[in-house]
Amino acid sequence: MQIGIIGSGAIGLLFAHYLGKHHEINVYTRRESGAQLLNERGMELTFNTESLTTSLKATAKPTYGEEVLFIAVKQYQLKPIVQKLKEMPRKTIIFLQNGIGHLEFFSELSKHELFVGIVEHGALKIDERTVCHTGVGVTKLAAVHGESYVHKVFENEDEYFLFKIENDFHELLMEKLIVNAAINPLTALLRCKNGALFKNKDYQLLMERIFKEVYCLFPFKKGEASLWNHVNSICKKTAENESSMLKDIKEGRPTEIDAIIGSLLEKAEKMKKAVPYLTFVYYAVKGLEQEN
Ligand SMILES: NC(=O)C1=CN([C@@H]2O[C@H](COP(=O)(O)OP(=O)(O)OC[C@H]3O[C@@H](n4cnc5c(N)ncnc54)[C@H](OP(=O)(O)O)[C@@H]3O)[C@@H](O)[C@H]2O)C=CC1
Ligand SMILES: CC(C)(CO)C(=O)C(=O)O
Repeated sequence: MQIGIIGSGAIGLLFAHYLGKHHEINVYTRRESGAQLLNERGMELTFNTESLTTSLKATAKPTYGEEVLFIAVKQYQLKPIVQKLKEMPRKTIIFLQNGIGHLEFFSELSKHELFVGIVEHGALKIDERTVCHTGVGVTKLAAVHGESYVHKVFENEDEYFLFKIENDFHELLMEKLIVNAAINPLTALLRCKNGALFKNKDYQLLMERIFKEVYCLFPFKKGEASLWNHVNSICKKTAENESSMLKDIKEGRPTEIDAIIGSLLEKAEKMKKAVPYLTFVYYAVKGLEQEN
C-alpha cells in the first residue's frame, strides 16, 4: 500500500525504513534539498553494527496523496500540515507526537480517520539521510475515530518494529504525557541522562513531585503507585538516553515544552490547582530556549 510519511527526522526515517520493507513509501521533507538527497541516495538506518540502505521517494511538495499518512514532525510544526489536510479527501492520518498539543486539531480533521501513536523506540538522527535505531520498543496505536486502513499497515510487520493496538487513545496519550512531563524538562534543566533521575536521590525527589502534580490533574485509570513504577521503569530502560528535550536544548532548537508542560499548566489553571514544580520547569525551559 502507498504510505506517506510527513517529516524526515529521526522518527520519520525510522518509519520509512521499516514500513518501506512491505509498502511504497513517499517521504515529505521540509526542504527541496532534503528530498533530492533522499531520492538520489536513499536513506540509511544503523542498527547494532549493521548499516542498511533503503531507496525511497521523497518530495518537498505537500501533496499528501497517499491513503495513509504518518505525521512525524514536532508538535510546533503541525499547524501548516493540518491546514492542508483539512482540504483533502478522507484518509487515514496517524499522529506520532509526544505531548497533547495535537488534540486541539482533531475537531478540524473530523472527516478523516484519525489515530494517535506512541513511539517507544529510540531513534537518533545522524544526518539528513541517516537514522540510528538506538532502542527497540513498540509503537502503540489507538483510534480517535475510524479503523479501516490501519491494520493493513501491519501486514508482514518486522520483529524489530512491532505495532500494538490500544483501545483508549486518551489514556494512551496521558500515560506518555506523564512520562515525558516527569523526565524531559528535568533532564533538559539538569543536563543529565534519563537514568540519573532514578540514580540520584535528589533528582528522584524532584521527579516524584512533578509526577504527583500531573497525577492530580487527570483521572488516570492506573493507580498512582503503578504509574510511578511505569515512569521509573522508562527511566531505567532509557537510562543511557538523552531525552528529546535535552537534545533540543543542546542543539539550539525549540522544545516541545508547550505541548507537554504548557498544556498541563492550562489544565491546572482551569481546575484552580497550584502546580509549583510544573510552573518552575515550564518557565525554566522557556528561559533556556531564549538563551539558545
Ligand atoms: N526521536 C525519538 O526517539 C522520539 C520522538 N517522538 C516524537 O516524534 C515526533 C518527531 O520527533 P523527531 O523525529 O525526533 O523530530 P525531528 O525534529 O528529528 O524531525 C522532524 C522533521 O520534520 C520536518 N518537518 C517539519 N515541518 C515539516 C513539514 N511541514 N513538512 C515536512 N517535514 C517537516 C523537520 O524539518 P526541519 O529539520 O527543517 O525542521 C524535521 O526533519 C516528536 O513529537 C517527538 O516528540 C516520540 C518518541 C521517540
Ligand atoms: C521516553 C523518553 C523520555 C525517552 O527519552 C522520550 O520520549 C523523550 O525523550 O522524548
